[in-house]
Amino acid sequence: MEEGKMDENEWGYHGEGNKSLVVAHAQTSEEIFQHLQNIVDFGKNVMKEFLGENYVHCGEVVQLPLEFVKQLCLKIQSERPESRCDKDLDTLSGYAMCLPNLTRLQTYRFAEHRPILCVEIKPKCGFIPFSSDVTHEMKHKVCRYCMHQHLKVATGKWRQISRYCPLDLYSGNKQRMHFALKSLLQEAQNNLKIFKNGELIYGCKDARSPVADWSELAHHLKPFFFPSNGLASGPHCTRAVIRELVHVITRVLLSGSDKGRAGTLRLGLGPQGPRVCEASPFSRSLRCQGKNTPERSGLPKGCLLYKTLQVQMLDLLDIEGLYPLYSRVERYLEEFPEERKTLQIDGPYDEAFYQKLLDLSTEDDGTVAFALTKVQQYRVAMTAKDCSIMIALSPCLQDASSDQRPVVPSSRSRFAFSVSVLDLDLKPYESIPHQYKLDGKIVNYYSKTVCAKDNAVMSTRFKESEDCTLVLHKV
Ligand SMILES: O=P(O)(O)O[C@@H]1[C@@H](OP(=O)(O)O)[C@H](OP(=O)(O)O)[C@H](O)[C@H](OP(=O)(O)O)[C@H]1OP(=O)(O)O
Ligand SMILES: Nc1ncnc2c1ncn2[C@@H]1O[C@H](COP(=O)(O)OP(=O)(O)OP(=O)(O)O)[C@@H](O)[C@H]1O
Repeated sequence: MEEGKMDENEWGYHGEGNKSLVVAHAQTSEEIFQHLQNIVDFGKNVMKEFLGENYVHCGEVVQLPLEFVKQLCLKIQSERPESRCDKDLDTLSGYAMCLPNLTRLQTYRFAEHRPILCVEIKPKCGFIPFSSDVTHEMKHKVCRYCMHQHLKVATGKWRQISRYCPLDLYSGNKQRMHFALKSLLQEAQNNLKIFKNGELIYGCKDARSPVADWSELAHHLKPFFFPSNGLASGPHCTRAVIRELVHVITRVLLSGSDKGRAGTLRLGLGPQGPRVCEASPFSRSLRCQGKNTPERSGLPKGCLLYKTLQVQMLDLLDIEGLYPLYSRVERYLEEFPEERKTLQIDGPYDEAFYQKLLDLSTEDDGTVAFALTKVQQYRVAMTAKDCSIMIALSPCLQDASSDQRPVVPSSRSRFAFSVSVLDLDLKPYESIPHQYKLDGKIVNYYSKTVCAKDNAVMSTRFKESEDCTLVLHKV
């Protein structure tokens, strides 16, 4: 063990069993500062470049009085979800990240006094792997999110399978996007949250959370979408309000407000792989009706979804093709551990790091350099597959024409809006073996249970569901 770690003050009790007592080494304040600074640098030098200046808010590292941090942690402890409470908060280093409150409008420098609605979406991976290294045929047909749903329900993470499919949201096809957003509203899981004036009014903590209540949500949203009319409450009103919300969010997601060229996407990866996921209820329904699959993605190039998808596609080889390259880097590091720094595994995430990410070649020349580039691209892609989009909406007056801010209309009102990305810390190098194992688990579980069951049902009778329209012809 490194001598630098032999300071008892940096060690703490971790747990114990019958025979062993476990102590763990805590990170030093300096290491924590560096870790946080790396997150800021990654946002600035990589994600801003890929996604655009307007969408990315990197924040800054700040130092706080230890007593303040301690008291704050105590104060908020009871509000934390039970499933997260095993994670200790860092109350010792005094370092934290300071970010703007992204539930507020980001296009306005002054405090906003108007009511604000914010919809947070964690869209997850929007494409089906196109890599020839994929060995499981199922991965070419069904997207990872839809497959993973079944494992999540089986392990009790969530109560029921969501009808949301990321490929529908990323399709650029309005009908499919509406379906995806409605599905998210029906089964939010950790993919959708709604805030009103910064306070969470809709979302799901865990599998035990109460079932979503659309009429309560509509009650909150009605003043935003129908400000001056006395739309009666009831199911009709609920449907009208939800429809307005879904339409406005779709419009915002398709808008490309990032006009300033600072922060230009330099990837230009063309659409690859299947455009629909066979498990999506939307495409199943189309298939049942004998209709063709919808047109290929119509996402405008300036919009955040398009840019996010491009960054996700930096995962060119899929985890199956990437894992052997990771092992190559690992073997090299075992032999030359001091090289970890030169290879920039833990940063710095600077301009040089960014430039290397632009090499999209998949020709393996057997070098560590090639393997490293693919590993770093994979980490960036995984980050984009797990980030969230915050859409802030604030009603604005009909005649606010002098206002430079982007505005989205709904049937009975107009909103100033801003779009931001959240959770952009680079996924750790160490998570790659976990990703590899998890991938196998997800596909095997889906193939063995769901797919086998589906085939059995389909072979004995036509499967009829509410998504499926059977058109019977006269004979
Ligand atoms: O692997 P996934 O797709 O389940 O994603 C994890 C997320 O689960 P989800 O599928 O969104 O419910 C997971 O979300 P939750 O903590 O379950 O809400 C995390 O975002 C996790 O990231 P990290 O390991 O904390 O950096 C995510 O892990 P990464 O794979 O992105 O590292
Ligand atoms: N700057 C912000 N403004 C408003 N809300 C925020 C901000 N940062 C985080 N949040 C809220 O806190 C939640 C958790 O934040 P974040 O996703 O960054 O944490 P994480 O630990 O990285 O999560 P994950 O489990 O997805 O990896 C977000 O989903 C969002 O609702």
